[in-house]
Amino acid sequence: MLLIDHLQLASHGLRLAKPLELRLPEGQWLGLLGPNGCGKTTLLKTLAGLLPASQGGLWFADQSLLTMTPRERAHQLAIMVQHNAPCGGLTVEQVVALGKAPDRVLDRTWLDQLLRLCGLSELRRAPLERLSGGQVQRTMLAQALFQDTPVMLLDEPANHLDIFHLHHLLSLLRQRSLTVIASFHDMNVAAQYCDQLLLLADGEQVACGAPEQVLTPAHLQQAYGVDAHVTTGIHGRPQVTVLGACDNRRNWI
Ligand SMILES: Nc1ncnc2c1ncn2[C@@H]1O[C@H](COP(=O)(O)OP(=O)(O)OP(=O)(O)O)[C@@H](O)[C@H]1O
Repeated sequence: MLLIDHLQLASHGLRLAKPLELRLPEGQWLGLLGPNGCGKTTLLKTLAGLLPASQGGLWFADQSLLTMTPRERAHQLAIMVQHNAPCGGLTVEQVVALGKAPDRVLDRTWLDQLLRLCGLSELRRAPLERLSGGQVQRTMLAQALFQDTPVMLLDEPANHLDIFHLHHLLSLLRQRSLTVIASFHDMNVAAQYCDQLLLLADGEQVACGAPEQVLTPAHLQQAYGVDAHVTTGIHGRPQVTVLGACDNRRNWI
């Protein structure tokens, strides 16, 4: 069980109206949804211990992740953040290998396997600076997977990916029985892959629970200021069609 225990954000002036409390059974996925700037990345970085929390904790299999040393935490939890830093000429395989915890031996077989699974074998000696957005995204995902942890935090894993790589990589992650918290902008992708969704807006939890409980027209209007039609897709998950942006529904319009 992964337990987010009365967690309150402390960075970037963000504060949740109510501290976050949530239980995610091992192997399940939680999708974070919400408009730009609502705090999805800040929450993920807080859960990863990269930003401070003002209160609360994160527990996995009865261990407190936020109070363990960074080295201990690196065995339990990996985070993939949006990549925007130059890599000083490092190649794809060197960047992926950086995911190895410092006290573990480099596993070349696992590295080769991951490069193949992420469609990066032919690019392994290419400098990261020469890759497309989607190729960089696959490299960063492979780096997080290389850490080989039971918990993964993914900031917009779907970014830049074409539909083949998107579904191939998300299915690959699902097959590995990982416990995942990931942010998404595409609600339909989130609904397809996640067991639970948390919808944030204006410092509030608009809704949290199973995708069909969260993705309702009323919640989407409140959070995003859009008119939406929700049906059940062929996979049995909610399917959202956004009809358009509403007037006057958000305070910045
Ligand atoms: N390094 C930073 N310094 C100061 N403020 C920041 C920083 N990073 C983010 N913020 C602010 O914190 C708020 C939440 O940002 P965050 O990146 O967590 O949102 P998000 O939900 O991930 O947004 P998006 O959907 O656009 O990626 C925003 O108002 C943003 O301006």
